[in-house]
Amino acid sequence: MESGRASAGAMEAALNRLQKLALHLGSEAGFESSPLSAEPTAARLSEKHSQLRVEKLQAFLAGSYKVDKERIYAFFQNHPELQTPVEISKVEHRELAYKQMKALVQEGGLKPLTLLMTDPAKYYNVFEAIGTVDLSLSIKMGVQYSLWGGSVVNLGTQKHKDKYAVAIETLEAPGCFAMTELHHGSNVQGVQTTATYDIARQEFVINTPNEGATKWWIGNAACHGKFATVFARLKLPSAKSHIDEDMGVHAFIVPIRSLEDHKVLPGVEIRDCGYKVGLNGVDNGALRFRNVRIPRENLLNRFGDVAPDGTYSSPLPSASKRFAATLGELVGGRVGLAYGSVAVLKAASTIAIRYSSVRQQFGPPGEPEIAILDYQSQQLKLMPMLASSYAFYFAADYLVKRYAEMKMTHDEAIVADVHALSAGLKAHITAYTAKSLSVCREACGGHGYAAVNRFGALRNDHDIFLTFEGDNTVLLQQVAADLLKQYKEKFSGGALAVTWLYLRQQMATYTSQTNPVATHRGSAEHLRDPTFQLNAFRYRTATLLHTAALRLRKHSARLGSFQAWNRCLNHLLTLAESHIESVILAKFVESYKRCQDPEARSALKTLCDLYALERIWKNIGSFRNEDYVAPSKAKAIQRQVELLCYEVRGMSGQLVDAFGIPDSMLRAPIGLKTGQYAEYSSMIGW
Ligand SMILES: Cc1cc2nc3c(=O)[nH]c(=O)nc-3n(C[C@H](O)[C@H](O)[C@H](O)COP(=O)(O)OP(=O)(O)OC[C@H]3O[C@@H](n4cnc5c(N)ncnc54)[C@H](O)[C@@H]3O)c2cc1C
Repeated sequence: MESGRASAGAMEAALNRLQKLALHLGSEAGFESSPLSAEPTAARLSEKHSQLRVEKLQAFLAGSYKVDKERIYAFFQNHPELQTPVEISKVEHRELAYKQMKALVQEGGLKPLTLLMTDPAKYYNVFEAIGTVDLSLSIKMGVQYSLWGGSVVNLGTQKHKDKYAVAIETLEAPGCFAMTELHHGSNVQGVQTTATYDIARQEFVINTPNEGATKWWIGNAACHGKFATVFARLKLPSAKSHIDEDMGVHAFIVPIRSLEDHKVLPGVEIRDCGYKVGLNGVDNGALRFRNVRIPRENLLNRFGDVAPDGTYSSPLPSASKRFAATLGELVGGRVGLAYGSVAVLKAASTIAIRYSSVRQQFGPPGEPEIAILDYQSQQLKLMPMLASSYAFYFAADYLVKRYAEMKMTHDEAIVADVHALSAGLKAHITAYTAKSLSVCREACGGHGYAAVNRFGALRNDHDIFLTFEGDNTVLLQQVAADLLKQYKEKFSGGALAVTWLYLRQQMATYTSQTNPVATHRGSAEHLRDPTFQLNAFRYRTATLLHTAALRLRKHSARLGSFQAWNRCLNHLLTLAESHIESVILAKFVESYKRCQDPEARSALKTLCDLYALERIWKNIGSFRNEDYVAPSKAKAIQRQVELLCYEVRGMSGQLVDAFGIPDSMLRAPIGLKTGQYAEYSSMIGW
């Protein structure tokens, strides 16, 4: 009894405190009672963005690359024979992709390799436009220019540029990037192909020592490639032993087909990797080498060289540093995939949103049917996706600019930043886009399933973005490892990479952030304040980082570092995602603040609020577990997400128009600006 009375008293006191807190919060937000009672009316919301002008927003998004993209669109509009049809065989698709690439370069005057070397931001924008034509085309071109071309210019030295750059640009020298093997994909250091130096003839001898060392999935290999950058273990004769010394993985230029008659060269065997789930315009092949001799000059020798007498030299002190530098130079492909994935997301959300605002099903009794986009469920599927498209676009744009800066300066801190940022953004964006493609298909009902409406092809073609240029799960671990390294080494006052700076401040204050007033505040003003949003994202990351470090230390003592890492893997992946979301939000906030046009800025701010609050809502469990958000605040966040979806729905037409994808490129009849049903019917001959 006694204890019952005591707990009743405690309950009453707690209720009193809560009442006081509610009054405080209400008056702070200017409300009489609950924060939710200030719900804006439908009329107020639709009025709010009525002045939004598509061209202003589009100009802000496209920046200085609008003209470059429009040139690509115009080229394909003028060449309808080069558009990829809906139904096409593997053989025809491969030939068409090659023809499209040749036409762009030889007729359209595009110079992708020059752009990659001199103006990477423009290169990625041009490739975004090319991806809207056909993802097979952009990947085929990515293999030729980012991978084959990029490996030659970034891992080679001037003599390689002089010899190959022009031929790569003009497609006289189509080539491959042969890193992956049958037995080794993510673990590049495990590749088995060998390049043994023969001092007498000053040549490297390339061999596939076993079946598992077969180069696999190599783009451009099955049909069109004449050269390959082959990643192989460099073997040098040893003075001390009769066994060659293994100097680790290096890159070599290996001719695979004759320049004259395109026949496969002696010692090289090529097979077709066959029909794939998507991207069938790209000719992926498998390669084996039997005593293929190449001149000493064919070693791409920027980070390690072999003198005629077999002496090894390198500007870098260790094999691990050389390996890191080599892979570091290859991040360009990853940057391109992050950027290209945003483009796919923009196209898919454009189709789904346009169709959803035209499609009508059901309505109030006796009244006209309503657009499916007016259903709250449809808004909750598509509006956060639209907000994410914008969020990712600004983050990927930042990444591209950082990458360009890295290429200009070769600054070590920027190199490290771009490496982790590209890994994180590539993994996060491609995973989100892959899921969204299925959501879009479903949101468009049965008509979303018609191949002509493109979700199927986009989904199949994009799916592998999760795996190539680094498997997403592996990449996120690199982000987590980098965060932990910075946590360990530099929190005591050393310099942090600029993208990481927020963490030091957050780590210092994160334990003091759960004060009872802040955790209960639920007014729209507070929830839509970027300071609250950024603090919440960063608090989560800082907490995850701190606890990951503690757990790793605890488990390492008993299990060793490899097993301890595995024990904490899920935690580490969540940490990496959380950090990347913090970076994305910060870039979104910076971007809308930069926008000069007031209506466009206000629309972007609304999208950013939706992006932030929806992500907090999706992770509400972790905020509740830490008592960062009280139950009443969690409810207010959920309600705010619904309201923001409603608000964004009102301007969603303008928001997708601002992506500036012409109907002739989007092609899906249900995603056209006007006349969707008529165009759709005409596709089946009516
Ligand atoms: C269409 C296509 C085109 C390609 N083009 C090229 C090309 O032109 N040149 C080229 O060299 N390669 C190319 N690749 C190969 C591609 O880069 C590899 O597929 C990729 O690196 C992943 O390697 P993997 O397939 O061996 O997967 P694996 O490394 O075997 O991964 C399989 C699974 O294991 C998991 N896993 C692996 N390691 C870990 C770990 N440490 N922790 C947790 N989970 C882990 C992964 O998350 C994944 O789910 C291409 C592949 C495809 C399908």
